[in-house]
Amino acid sequence: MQVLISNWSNVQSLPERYVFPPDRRPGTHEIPASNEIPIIDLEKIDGSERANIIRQIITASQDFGLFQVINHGVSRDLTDQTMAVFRAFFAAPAEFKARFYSNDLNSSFRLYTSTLNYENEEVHYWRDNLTMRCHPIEDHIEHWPENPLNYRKVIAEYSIESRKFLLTMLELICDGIGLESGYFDGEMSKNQLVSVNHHIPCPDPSLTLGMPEHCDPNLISMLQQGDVCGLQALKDGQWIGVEPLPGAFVVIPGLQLRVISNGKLTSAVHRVVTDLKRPRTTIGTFLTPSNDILIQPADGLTGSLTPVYRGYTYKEFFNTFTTNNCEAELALQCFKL
Ligand SMILES: O=C(O)CCC(=O)C(=O)O
Ligand SMILES: [Fe+2]
Repeated sequence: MQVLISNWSNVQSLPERYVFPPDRRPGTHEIPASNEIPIIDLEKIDGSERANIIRQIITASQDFGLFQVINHGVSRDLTDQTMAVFRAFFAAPAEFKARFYSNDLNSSFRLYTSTLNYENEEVHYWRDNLTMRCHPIEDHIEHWPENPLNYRKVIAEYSIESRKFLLTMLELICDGIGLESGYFDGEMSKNQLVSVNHHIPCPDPSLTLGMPEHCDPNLISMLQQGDVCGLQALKDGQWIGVEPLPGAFVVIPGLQLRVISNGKLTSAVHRVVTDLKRPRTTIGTFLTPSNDILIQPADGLTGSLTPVYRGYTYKEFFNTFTTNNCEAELALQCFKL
């Protein structure tokens, strides 16, 4: 269990196994948080601004493949409580956390460090992660921790509210790309994961990463960033910092949205850098299709021409994605027509 970085204290220098080769290091060049990333305000979504807001979401999904959302309807009280529960979990004694250590992709609750390939990887990422399945809640909740004492109650509520939020985003996207209402309901968005990253302060952020450069393979992701910078998105070949806006959610259309929209929407390449002084905890929520449903460019897309991807099951996509080292472009290439 000493492998979990959340069990370490007073780390004075970066252990060798976390030092990336020079060409993969983030380096010392400072990347400030940028105000270029679109911010979508949902306050007036049920009124006359709806069409305008949908347009902004589609433009942001085309140009950046990542945006922030404010006035999203999930209460600040709930997002704060959720963050407090996860921080308390990572601060818990090593013996308590040891019960949850697992790298089984199918488990309802698993805690691990770096990646699921920790034993074989050459360099480790500076992060611990807990991933929990949360839909439907009754299938999973008994595998969640009972400590902190309010864990199950708070996280169940957060799972429900974050799912509602993501389904609303999907419905707005659906409308914006010309699909019939409900296209993303049911099997398309059946599975839900909450994935929490925790990074302790890092003695040398220039040499290591909290998460590799990647695209999210799922349908859609949201992220509650907390208040410490670290998330960076690649735009026109440059990394830009995603500012931690108090109370906002970062939304990232996943690779499945790229395929279903026939390439109209994009999914940002992003990575996580570490912080010298402050611990960072972030809460991701992902919706993914069920394993056997057919994913393909949708009929009826606005302005769409010939499909550029063939149909596949999500299971097939996910296998291809992992065998291609989680490299989005390589995986997508296998499905190009
Ligand atoms: O922790 C973050 O800021 C980003 C997390 C992320 O990209 C992911 O979990 O896929
Ligand atoms: Fe991600």
